[in-house]
Amino acid sequence: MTTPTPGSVSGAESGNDVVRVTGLTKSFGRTRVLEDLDFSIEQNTITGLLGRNGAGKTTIMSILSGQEPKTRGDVRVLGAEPFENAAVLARMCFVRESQKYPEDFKPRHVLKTGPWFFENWDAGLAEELVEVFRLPVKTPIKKLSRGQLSAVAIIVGMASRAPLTIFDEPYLGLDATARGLFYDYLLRDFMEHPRTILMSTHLIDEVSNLLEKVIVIDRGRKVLDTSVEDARDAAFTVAGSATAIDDVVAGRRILRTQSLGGLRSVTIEGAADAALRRHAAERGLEIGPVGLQELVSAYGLLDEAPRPQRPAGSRTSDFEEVSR
Ligand SMILES: Nc1ncnc2c1ncn2[C@@H]1O[C@H](COP(=O)(O)OP(=O)(O)OP(=O)(O)O)[C@@H](O)[C@H]1O
Repeated sequence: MTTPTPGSVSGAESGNDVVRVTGLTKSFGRTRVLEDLDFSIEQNTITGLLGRNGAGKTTIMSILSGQEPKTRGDVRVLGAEPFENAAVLARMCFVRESQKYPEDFKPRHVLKTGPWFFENWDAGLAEELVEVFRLPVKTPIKKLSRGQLSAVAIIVGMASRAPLTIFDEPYLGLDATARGLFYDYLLRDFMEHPRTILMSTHLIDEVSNLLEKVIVIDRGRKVLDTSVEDARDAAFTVAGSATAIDDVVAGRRILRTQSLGGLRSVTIEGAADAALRRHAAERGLEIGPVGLQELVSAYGLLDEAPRPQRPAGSRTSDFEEVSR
């Protein structure tokens, strides 16, 4: 997608970074959940924060939004340390479906209080989204369905027009139609009112057209940090006979191997250069691209605990994982 020219958002870090994190480490008691993370997020971009369950995404977002203190490292958000920093927090919006609201609050109360917290609040957009998501604004929040709670969070996140908006898996409980509407509205509104958006998601294929950059976390460590465009060159697949593959990809880092009978498909880190392509063609192998979802999944699977072994002599007719 095209990156809008930086415009209405002010106060970013020098060099156009709205978020800059260096050596971020976080422990809960004796458990280390983030390990020496470095990353930055450029102004007026949409970045995906990806990774498997428990990777550390929510923890990162909580630290960026000042809700959780870091253990070590340097965290700069909109130019300053976010923890207990009212000036920074006033310029960001962190939304998640599990947001707590006062007892007996209804969506209409949330919409009414929006402008108290967000100076760029757009009441017209909020009303439009209420219609789009068919949100019952007079029903107590504690009685809303999970999808309706997500809709409340999405409406707040979008109508806030905050210079930094963080969405933590904003779609939980939303049906496919509602998710599609969310992505469409987000993209349209972002093009009209550029701002910096960070979104964690497991539905990577669904949002890949929206994202410009992805940061992939695995067990608290950064495993990939790339523009979506460059991600196309981050890995490729080679498929064909197992012996030919072993020969052609020797010395390359294999992210993932799948086998079916004598056939094999491997995901290789890096780009397929001309020599490898030639060698693969000579050996009758097929080279293919790796989608973003597949790429993240390949990284997430590294060093995964071994799957249960099949009993000796059993058929291996399914497409199954083998060695890494
Ligand atoms: N308050 C806490 N006390 C102890 N451990 C915690 C706490 N909060 C998070 N953790 C642990 O930190 C790790 C990272 O959790 P986090 O919620 O950041 O992961 P996540 O990537 O957002 O996962 P998911 O995709 O499932 O939402 C997990 O192992 C989790 O159990």
